[in-house]
Formats: sequence, C-alpha cells, structure tokens
Amino acid sequence: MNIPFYKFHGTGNDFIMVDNRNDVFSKNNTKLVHDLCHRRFGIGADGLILLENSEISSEDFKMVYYNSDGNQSSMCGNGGRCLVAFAKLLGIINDKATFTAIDGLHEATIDGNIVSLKMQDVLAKGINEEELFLDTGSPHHILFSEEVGDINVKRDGAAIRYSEKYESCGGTNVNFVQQTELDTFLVRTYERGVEDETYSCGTGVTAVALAVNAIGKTVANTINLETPGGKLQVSFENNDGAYHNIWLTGPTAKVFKGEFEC
Ligand SMILES: N[C@H](CCC[C@H](N)C(=O)O)C(=O)O
Repeated sequence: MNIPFYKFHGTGNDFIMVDNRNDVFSKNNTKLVHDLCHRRFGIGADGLILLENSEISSEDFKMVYYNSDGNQSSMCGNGGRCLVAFAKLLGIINDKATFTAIDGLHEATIDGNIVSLKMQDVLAKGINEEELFLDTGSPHHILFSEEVGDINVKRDGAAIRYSEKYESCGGTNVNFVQQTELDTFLVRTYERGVEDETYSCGTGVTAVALAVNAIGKTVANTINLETPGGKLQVSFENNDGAYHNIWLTGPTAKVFKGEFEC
C-alpha cells in the first residue's frame, strides 16, 4: 500500500506527518518508523506523527508521536505545532484547534505559519540551578553554560540521558542554556529517542522558560528562546511555582509531500 505523507518542520525539528484517520498506518511497526526517519536510507526526520480521529467528538483530532528510534514517546511541542498546521492544510480546522496528545488536551491557534500551542500546567516549586529538571509533557534536564556554542551536545547530552539518575524513568532530554538578555536564552538540546542534538525542542524550550523564571534568572513571563533551528517564544502565568496558561509559539513549515510503501 502507498501511504501519502507530508514533511514539516518547526524551527528545524522535523517530522513525517501522516493522516491516519482511516487507520492505514501499522502503528506497532517500530522498524518501519525507524527506517522512514533514517537520514540516509529513509525520508529523514526527528520523528513521525499520526493525525487520528479523537474519541471525543468536541476535539478536532488526536496526536500520536514517535521518536526517530521508532518508539512512541511523550509529548512533542514542535510536533504538536506542526500537526496543527497539517490539520489546517487538510481542511480539518480553521484558525483554532483542540486535540488530545499523550499528555492530555491541548488548545492551539494558527495565524499564517505561526502556531501557538497551549502546554500542560507545570509545578516548578523548589527547583534550584544545581538540579534543574522539569516535565513539560516530556522530561527535561537543564544545565547553564557561558558559551553553549562550545558544548559537544551529543557527547555531553548522552552522558546525562543515559546516567543512573535517569535510568529508572526511561531517560531524559538534556538542554544546554546560555542567557543573552534579561528575557532571552540560547538553547541547544539533546533529544531522547533521537539520541542526538536536534535543531530545537518545543517541550525543551518550554522547560527552560519556566526554569529560568522559577530560579530567578528573569522576572519576565514571556521568554525568547533562540535555538539552532530558529526562534520560539514561551509565555506563562506563575502562581507561586504553579505555572499555567503556558503557550509555546513559533513558526512551522511544510517542506514537501510524498508517499511511502508499506
Ligand atoms: N524526544 C522527546 C519527545 C519529542 C520532544 C521534542 N521534539 C519537542 O518538540 O518537544 C522525548 O522522547 O522525550
């Protein structure tokens, strides 16, 4: 069977998008997803995302996310943003969306190629710079640096991702952060399940934005995150460490359409 796909990226975090409302995709075929995401022998992507019908009629669709290792994984912020753009292209939505992902319900808005995605609430009480870990739909360890450009992200990220500290919980993503202005931070991310640096990570920059506010590096509640793949913005409200009304905003792009056999 030939299955059509679209290739999208959100600030360089790139995905194979499949309209699976007719359940055409073999969802337990880890090898297929891995091979499709392979940068040399496949289409090439950080992940693969299925758009499916939601069991809840008031929702526009459901998101199923796979990392490029072929395994289903936790929430993907950039992938969620790209999925909203994909749903718009398919004519499923107009300028707003409500969908279910593995971490629950998400609202989103789209204006041109800019998608804003509402993230789940996060409790960031009592965190400190020495032990910065937040789960924003995916797990994120955060480290600060004077010069993120000098870091070997693949080597140093993997060391933390595979460390004993995170072994029992399936590992973590790792974000290296450099403050450049009061409300602006450079972020480089090692992604679990890609097992390499990605050009950006939506749940990662969300974790960074909440963390820098929670530990007092900024009092801003709209944070600019600059990643190798582009610029993202995270805005939020904070009630004594309980972060809510968290929105991840940034560009998305459709790169090409194709089809694969399976
Ligand atoms: N690799 C992540 C999921 C994708 C996160 C990232 N692509 C994003 O935009 O949030 C994990 O397995 O925890």
